[in-house]
Parts: sequence; C-alpha cells; structure tokens
Amino acid sequence: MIVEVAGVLASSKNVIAFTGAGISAESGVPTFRGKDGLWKKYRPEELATPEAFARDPKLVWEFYKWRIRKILQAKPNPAHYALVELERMGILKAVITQNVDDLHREAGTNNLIELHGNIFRVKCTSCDYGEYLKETGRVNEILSQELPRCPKCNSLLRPDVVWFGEPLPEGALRKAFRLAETADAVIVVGTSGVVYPAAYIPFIVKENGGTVIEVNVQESGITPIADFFCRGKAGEVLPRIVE
Ligand SMILES: CC(C)NC(=O)[C@H](Cc1c[nH]c2ccccc12)NC(=O)[C@H](CCCC/N=C(/NCCC(=O)O)S[C@H]1O[C@H](COP(=O)(O)OP(=O)(O)OC[C@H]2O[C@@H](n3cnc4c(N)ncnc43)[C@H](O)[C@@H]2O)[C@@H](O)[C@H]1O)NC(=O)OCc1ccccc1
Ligand SMILES: [Zn+2]
Repeated sequence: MIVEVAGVLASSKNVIAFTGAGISAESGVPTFRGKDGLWKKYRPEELATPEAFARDPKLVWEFYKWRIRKILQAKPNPAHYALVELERMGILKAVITQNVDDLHREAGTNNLIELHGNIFRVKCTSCDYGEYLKETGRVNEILSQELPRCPKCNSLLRPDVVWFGEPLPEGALRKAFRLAETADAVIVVGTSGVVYPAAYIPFIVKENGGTVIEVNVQESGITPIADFFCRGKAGEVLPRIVE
C-alpha cells in the first residue's frame, strides 16, 4: 500500500492535502470526537457557536483559553513535517486544514488554507479590529483576561475561528474548492469527514477524476470514496510515504 501510494504521489503533478484534528493528535492536541475531545462535559459543538458566546462569553473564552494553553505546549509532529517535505519536493501544492491550531504553519507549510480560522487570531465583535496574537506578542495578555476587549472600541473580542452556523471565510473556501477541482490527488489525514462544507473537498477531487488517499487510525466519512486507505497514525504513516 505505502509503495503504491508513494508511486501515485511521485507521478502526480498537482497534489493537495486535507487535514483534520487527527494530524495533531500525536502532538497532544485533543481531537473533537475522540475520547479526549470533551471539555468539562461540554462537546465542542456546544461551545463553538455564536449562541453559546452570546449566552456566556466567559465560559466560551475559558474553553478557548484552555485549548490555547494545550496548543502552546504542542509541537508539530512527523506528519506535519512530512507534508512540508512534500511541498518542498514540489509535489504538494497546498494544505487545506480544518484545524485552528497553527501547527502546519509552525512546521513550515507555505501554502496553507485555514478553512475554520486560527485560534491565535482574535477579532472584535463590533468593529473591524483583528490581530494575530503571535505577531503582536499578546497571547499571554489575552490568556490573563477573563473577557478580552477590543483596544479600539472596547467591545468584546472573540476567537477568529468559524463557529457552527457561521459561514466559512469566502476567499479560503473558494480557493480550496478550486484547488480540489484541479487536483490529481488528495491526501486526507485525520478527519472524521462529518463537518461541512469542508468535508466536500475530497468528494470534489473524486468527482473531477482525482485519486483519494486517506490516512486514519479508523474508517471515516471519507473512507467510502478512498482509493487508498492507509490505516495507522499519521505521524507514523506519512513519513513512510514520503521517504
Ligand atoms: C457537525 C456537522 C453535522 N455540522 C456541520 O457540518 C455544520 C452544519 C452544516 C452545514 N452544512 C451541512 C451539510 C450537511 C450537514 C450539516 C451541515 N456546519 C457548519 O455549521 C458550518 C461551519 C462548520 C465549522 C465549525 N467550526 C469548526 N472548528 C472551528 C471552531 C473550533 O475549532 O473551535 S469545526 C471543527 O470540528 C471538526 C472536527 O472534525 P475533525 O477535525 O475531523 O476531528 P474529529 O475529532 O471529528 O476526528 C478526528 C479524526 O482523526 C482520526 N485520528 C485520531 N488520531 C489520529 C492519528 N494519530 N492519526 C490519524 N488519524 C487520527 C480519528 O479516527 C477521526 O477520524 C473540524 O472541522 C474542526 O475544525 N457553517 C455553516 O454551514 O454555515 C452555514 C451558513 C452559510 C452561509 C451563511 C450563514 C451560515
Ligand atoms: Zn472593536
């Protein structure tokens, strides 16, 4: 299987990757649906909504600060670096991710499309203010505030991520769909493939005659259309595909 997949990639000119929480599991970042996905009995879907934030912004901020602290302890793993290597080799054209953990960027991926935002970015709930906390060096300042406020208009700041019921960033979604329409292969890594419209990506590649390669420790919503299903941990399987 691994040799065949490596062969497909070597003979492909236009490969993309589509990743989910599973690629960061070996970095110690909790997945959503895994047994470690729960936070204080809440399922992420319950807190990652505009309604939850309107109802109890303190609770939702506590949830995101908990994840930010977890992610700050995490380092990219060999799966993230294998995708960087494939991009360096000129085989991988882009990484399309559902993850907000910034680990693809940390690993060195250049062409990264974040469909669901980034947990290290915040934006104002009323004016157009927004910042990337790693750039402004205010991660700890935000972590120390119970309810972070906008430096421009003092309204509430919120994590710049896409909540359930909210539209994805139009530019990112259009770019991702266009890449999927022209890709001759997609490497699907560590996603349950149940959150839309992101989960359409592998199906668009398939509909346009591309090859679907999946890496997951178990079957997912994508497996039925996978031409190659590599069962295993991303941090162990991807480096073997690249070497
Ligand atoms: C739950 C689902 C049914 N609901 C949706 O999809 C909804 C509703 C919906 C829309 N269209 C539909 C069509 C059909 C059905 C439902 C819908 N979608 C939305 O609400 C979207 C927004 C969806 C985005 C929500 N935000 C996230 N994240 C950011 C926030 C945050 O992070 O806090 S989604 C979030 O959950 C998802 C989690 O999935 P995965 O990443 O796959 O993680 P999971 O834990 O599920 O699975 C991990 C996998 O890894 C594997 N694994 C584990 N360890 C390893 C390992 N070591 N190696 C390899 N694999 C591994 C496991 O086996 C497993 O398979 C990710 O997308 C993640 O980003 N918005 C919208 O539709 O807006 C409309 C609209 C349009 C115009 C105008 C107004 C409104
Ligand atoms: Zn503001």
